[in-house]
Amino acid sequence: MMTNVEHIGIAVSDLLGAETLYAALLGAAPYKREEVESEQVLTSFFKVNQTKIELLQATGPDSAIARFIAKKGEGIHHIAFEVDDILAEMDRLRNAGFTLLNESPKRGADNKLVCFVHPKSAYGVLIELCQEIR
Ligand SMILES: CC[C@@H](C(=O)O)C(=O)SCCNC(=O)CCNC(=O)[C@H](O)C(C)(C)COP(=O)(O)OP(=O)(O)OC[C@H]1O[C@@H](n2cnc3c(N)ncnc32)[C@H](O)[C@@H]1OP(=O)(O)O
Ligand SMILES: [Co+2]
Repeated sequence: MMTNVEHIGIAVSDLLGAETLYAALLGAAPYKREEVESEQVLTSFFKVNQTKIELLQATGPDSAIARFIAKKGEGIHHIAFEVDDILAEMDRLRNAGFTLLNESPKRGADNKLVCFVHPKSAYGVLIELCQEIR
């Protein structure tokens, strides 16, 4: 079951500049900065009640964020839904005809297991499922 919008991922070229702007917008500092080497990204997280804003800057040219910015420019990159059982949700979505980008969950940022759904199977929106690692 999906329980809430866990975060909105925003692709940026200049993480420090984006952090300053989002801190001014939200009236709060980021609570965490984390590099995820497997995704070639540097992230910065803000809390807005139960939902987070995840700023993402590429750390390498093969990063999905670098490719996205090269094609579409900076902006909203994905919507992440919190799930209580990621394996069950992956099965449910596969059976419903969605194209999953991961065979099995992988380690994401902020202590989460994640899996992505291809934007071509979700009206042009990249969807992330994430489950807290307990
Ligand atoms: C920090 C860890 C984690 C977390 O814990 O929160 C993250 O959020 S990591 C975020 C970065 N990682 C990912 O995005 C992994 C999943 N993404 C992918 O596997 C790929 O990016 C992709 C979605 C499969 C696309 O890759 P690829 O096919 O190599 O790139 P193209 O540039 O050729 O794109 C093909 C096609 O898809 C469109 N596209 C790409 N990204 C997005 C997007 N985010 N939203 C909407 N559409 C997207 C792209 O424009 C191309 O469309 P066409 O040009 O019409 O063919
Ligand atoms: Co994300």
